[in-house]
Amino acid sequence: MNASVQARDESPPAPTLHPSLRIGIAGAGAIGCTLAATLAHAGQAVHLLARGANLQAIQRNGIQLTRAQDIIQASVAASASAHELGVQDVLFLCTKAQDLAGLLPALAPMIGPQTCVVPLVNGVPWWYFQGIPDHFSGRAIEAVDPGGALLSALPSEQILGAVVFITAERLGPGAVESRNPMLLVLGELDHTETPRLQRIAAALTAAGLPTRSSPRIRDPLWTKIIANLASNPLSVISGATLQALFSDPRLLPVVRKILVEAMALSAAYGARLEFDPETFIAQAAAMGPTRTSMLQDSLQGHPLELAAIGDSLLELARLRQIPMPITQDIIALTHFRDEATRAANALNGDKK
Ligand SMILES: NC(=O)C1=CN([C@@H]2O[C@H](COP(=O)(O)OP(=O)(O)OC[C@H]3O[C@@H](n4cnc5c(N)ncnc54)[C@H](OP(=O)(O)O)[C@@H]3O)[C@@H](O)[C@H]2O)C=CC1
Ligand SMILES: CC(C)(CO)C(=O)C(=O)O
Repeated sequence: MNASVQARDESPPAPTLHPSLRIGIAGAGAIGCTLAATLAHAGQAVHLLARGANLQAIQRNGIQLTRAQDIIQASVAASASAHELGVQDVLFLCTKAQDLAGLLPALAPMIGPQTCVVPLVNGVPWWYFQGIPDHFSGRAIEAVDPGGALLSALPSEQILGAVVFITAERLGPGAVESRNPMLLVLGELDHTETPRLQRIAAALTAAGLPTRSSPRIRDPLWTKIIANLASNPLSVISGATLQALFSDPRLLPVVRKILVEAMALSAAYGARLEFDPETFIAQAAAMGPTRTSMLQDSLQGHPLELAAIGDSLLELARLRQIPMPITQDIIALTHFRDEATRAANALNGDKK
């Protein structure tokens, strides 16, 4: 379906991309809707798996995406039925990490033998030890994939690694906001350059979603993991925005200590980081009063991605015997804060 554009959208439509590429998106939250609206606005057919009131709003009015420069309204084919949406060439997984195990089996009708599955999910991915020679090759990461259920659900050759440099927030059913510049980095799990990688990166870039291919996807992945680890859990404990986390004299020293520990961990896993902590801190502070996705979840009483952006890193640290004392304390405090928030919410719910 084509995108319709509201009066406030003054940007020229992006060039139409590979019309033959069937793109599916599973999960119609902040990232899923931002992606769907951006691609649909460029004329790309998008097949979106959504549910509940959100699905009804999207079917009725499409998706409203507020960007820095304009607001676009895009129609997309949306359904709660993976059968109805059918087999896709590329399927983006856009849920929280802890929802993947519940979601993946239900997506079987959208995944054929040639479908390329691209998880747009923060944290240590369940596929981390697949595709490369490593002491821990083939191993499941218990924190994000208990019992290796995700590893068994999908051949790792069908997965394309991804790192999401996008900020997005849900405004309501069918409405999202994404004001910062977007970047997606994609890469094969075995670090090879493949035609499918080039084709998908080119297609997304043509649709106004700048996408790079990486010959070593774990390098940008570590950059993002370090950014998340330094900001997300502490944002929940403190309630701070990115600007405050990376500039307030009471928070920034803690952030710096987490950065040092996380960089040591990434080095133990052979990451070649293009990561200068001071530049990173300045850039993060410049992102302004943006709430991390984990703080958004906490404020809304939703489960936190602490397994993917906390426990999994402590698991990797244990495997290579890397000490992370400050990180361990911050993760423990965040778990405590999360449990306390949930208990208070439950009590308030009971009182109403
Ligand atoms: N938001 C951001 O700024 C950024 C987010 N990320 C990462 O991207 C990933 C997605 O985050 P985000 O978009 O913010 O998350 P959201 O919570 O906004 O969206 C997740 C969506 O998945 C849906 N969902 C979950 N399980 C199912 C299911 N079984 N069937 C159908 N739909 C399902 C949810 O539905 P429902 O609404 O009904 O619960 C929700 O719409 C996360 O890993 C996050 O950390 C990365 C960079 C930035
Ligand atoms: C914006 C950023 C980088 C903060 O860590 C993020 O990925 C998130 O909010 O989850």
